[in-house]
Order: sequence, then C-alpha cells, then structure tokens
Amino acid sequence: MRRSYAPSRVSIILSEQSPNENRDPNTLYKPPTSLARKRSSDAKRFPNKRVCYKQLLDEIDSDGETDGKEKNETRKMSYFNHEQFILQILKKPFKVPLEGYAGGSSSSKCLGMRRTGLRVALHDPYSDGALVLYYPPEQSPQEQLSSSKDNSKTQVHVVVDPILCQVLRPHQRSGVKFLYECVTGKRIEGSYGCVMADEMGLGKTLQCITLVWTLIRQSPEAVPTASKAIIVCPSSLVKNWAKEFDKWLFGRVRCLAIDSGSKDEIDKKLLQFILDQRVRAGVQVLILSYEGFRLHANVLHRGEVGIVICDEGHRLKNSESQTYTALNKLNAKRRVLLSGTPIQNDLLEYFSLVHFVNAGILGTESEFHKTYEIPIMRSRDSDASEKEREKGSEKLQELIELVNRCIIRRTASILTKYLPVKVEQLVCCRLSPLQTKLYKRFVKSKTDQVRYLCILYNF
Ligand SMILES: Nc1ncnc2c1ncn2[C@@H]1O[C@H](COP(=O)(O)OP(=O)(O)OP(=O)(O)O)[C@@H](O)[C@H]1O
Repeated sequence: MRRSYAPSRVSIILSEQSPNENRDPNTLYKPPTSLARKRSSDAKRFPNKRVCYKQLLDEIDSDGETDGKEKNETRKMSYFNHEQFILQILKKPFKVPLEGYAGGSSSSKCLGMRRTGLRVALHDPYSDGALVLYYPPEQSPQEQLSSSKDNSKTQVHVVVDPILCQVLRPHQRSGVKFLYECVTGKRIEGSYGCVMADEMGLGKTLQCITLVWTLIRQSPEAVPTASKAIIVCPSSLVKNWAKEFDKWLFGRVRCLAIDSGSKDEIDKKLLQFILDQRVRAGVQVLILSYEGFRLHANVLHRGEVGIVICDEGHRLKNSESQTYTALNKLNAKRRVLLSGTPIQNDLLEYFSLVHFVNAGILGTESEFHKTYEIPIMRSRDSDASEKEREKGSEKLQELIELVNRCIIRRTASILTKYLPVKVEQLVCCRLSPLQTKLYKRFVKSKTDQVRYLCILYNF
C-alpha cells in the first residue's frame, strides 16, 4: 500500500536520512505503533518545527547542487507523481452514498436538502394520557396534498409536555385547558385574560407553570406563543415560585427570581430581560414581588412580555392603587390573575380584577356601576320592591354569565380523593383534681352571670 505523508512529515523523514541515502519518502511505510513512537520522539527532537511546502521543494533544489542532479530529479518526480495521483482522486465526480437516490424533491430520500417550514407538534397528541390544548382543523384530501408540498401554513396540535401531563390531577388538566383557551382568545374574542379563583391548595401554581411552559414552547404555528412571562406575587412567595418551576420542570425553564439587590443592579437585570426580543429569550420567566414591580415599573414598561400572572391577585382590587396602575400599564397581551378569594367586600373590587385581565368586557367603571352594581345592590335591600328584586336577579344572572367565561373556581372538596381516609377515635378520660376545680369554678361563674342577666332583664 502506498502511503502519502504531509509535507511537514516528508521534511522530517528527509532530514533523518543520511545524505547518501536515496529513498523515496512515500515508500517509507512504518507500522502505526512504531510510527507513533517515532512521532513522539520526533516531537521531542524537533519541537514546533513547521515546514512550508514551497520551502521544501527549494531545499530539494538546493540539495541537488551538492548531492547530484540525478538523485534529486528522482525525488522530485516521485513527489509530483504522488501529487498527480491525489489530484486524480479529487477530480472524480461526487457520488451520492444513498442507494437508489434519484435526486430532486420527488424522492423520499433527500440528501443535502433541508425541508423548510416543516411543522410538527412538539409532543405526540395520540400518546396515552396526552393533554391536547389545541386541535388543528381537519384537512380535506386536497388540502393535505397541498400542505405536503408547502407545510408552512399547516397548523399542529398543542400538547402539554408529558413530564407535566403525568403529574396533573383531573381538575388541574381541565384548569390548564381553561387557562389556555382564555389566554389564546378562544373564550372571549379579543380578550386574552382570566381569573383562576380555585380554593387554596388546589395547585394553581402547577397549572400556571404548565400554561407558561406550553406558551413558551408551542403554538398551532409550531413557534412559541410567548417568549417571556412575568410572575408577580407577594415577596414571601418569590423563591417558592422559582422552586416550583424547578420542581416540576427540572430546570428546563430559565427563571430569574428577584427578591433582593440594589436598585441599579435590579434595573440592569430587568432592562436586559425586557429588551430581549429573541424568540428564545435568555430569561424566559421573571418572578418578582408587587413592590418590586412598582419600584421598577418604568423599566418594565419599556418592553413587552407574552404573559403576566399575578398571584394573590386580590391585591389588585383597587384600580386606583399605584400597583394596579403600574401593572395595568405593562405591555402584556395575556393576563392571568390567581386568587383564592376574589370577592372580598363589594362588586367594584370584582370589577377591578376582571377589568385588569379583560379590559372592556364589563364596560367602564361607571358603566359597570350603573348597569350592574346599583340594580344588584338595590335588590338586596330589605325595602326593595318586587320589580327591583327581579331586575337585580336578572342583572346578577347576566353578570355571572359574562364573567363565568373568564373565571374558574373549584373548591377544596375535590381534593378529598387525594387525601388519606379520615379516622376518628373517641377516648374518654377523667379530669385531674386541678382540672375539676377549674371546671367547677368556670361553671359556677357562668351560672352566676346567667342568674344576674335574668334578674337584669326580668326573665
Ligand atoms: N398534581 C400534583 N401532584 C403533587 N403535588 C401537587 C400537585 N399539584 C399541586 N401539588 C402540591 O400541592 C401544594 C399546593 O399547591 P399550590 O401551592 O400550587 O396550591 P395553590 O392553589 O396555589 O394554593 P395557594 O392558594 O395557597 O397559592 C404544593 O406543594 C404543590 O407542589
């Protein structure tokens, strides 16, 4: 077998030969092991020796003057023959290494051709337990044919990541579906918000994490629906949210939880986050407190985010508060508000929450006051007429129908099946002497009080 050497190698071999030796460098084959040994000893003897090809030929030329012309001519010839041999190989046309390759787009086997715009769902919608949030419209055979040629307009399934699917409880699955439909405008045209008012402990956090992760990764168009999300929560929960993201997604999502730091430092981080326009943003989820948001609102108003989630959202019940105003100014199309207790005092607070997520569906504040609040409150008065009562319940029904499209509330009773069976044990025991004494004194004092009250009120 003929073995070719790199020019640098050839120079080393040539320099090792005695001047009288007339050997062709390309015939100097050595078994690989001894060659490797030789290489390491060469490296020691000729540290960092670099030889240029041109210089090598010149050396051969100049050698010729001392060693004799004939010898050098032979060396040069064998060198150029070898070059010719390599050139011949390189001149051969490229042959596709795929059997039966016919070329062109008609072949199923495509070499070196990237199929542009190929859209596929990120997760298998037909797998066991898959939670599909969006089904693409059925296609006619003609449409299927044209979309197989041009896939760029085809829609795909939006499927919840299986790592989340496997942990979601049934009520959480329906909750995620509800959230997704709301924030993608499927429930109320032109409105992209909702209130999740599940009772405490039903896993609102996990449902929101599932929503955010799905929006960050998927859409019917096979691109992210949103590249960035902001979670606003009480300062005591900032770390908890970050932990929950990690717990359920195993570090797949890039979170930035801000709960301390100097103003300049935080401003810098927030600016970087908010101005990041990439589809796959460096920080995908920003978690910060209501106070933090208010303090740095001027920075956060300089950009856009795909979705904002407000935990313990009843903090936004006053539409005139600074926090409400700051959050409302945020450029976020999709808004989710989480609260275990959405109605606390009056209907106007309820209006503020709904208005924050879906501005306009209840009209302006004064319109809401006139249309719903007055008739409903009037009908509750003890001296309300029959007509007022009727109008009140009619308006209440109308309001419930309207808000039910963007509010979901489940009670903790659905959790009972996940809790261990309650066991009650009744144990009877005697009072200790001290307990008996205290008990008798208490009973006597109460009896005295009752006797006194009876005398006072003439019972
Ligand atoms: N599907 C689930 N499997 C296992 N643990 C879960 C699941 N869903 C929620 N949890 C756990 O239950 C606990 C309560 O959930 P979470 O805090 O999200 O409830 P919540 O509705 O947000 O309550 P709160 O109103 O207090 O914020 C958390 O520790 C959470 O990790």
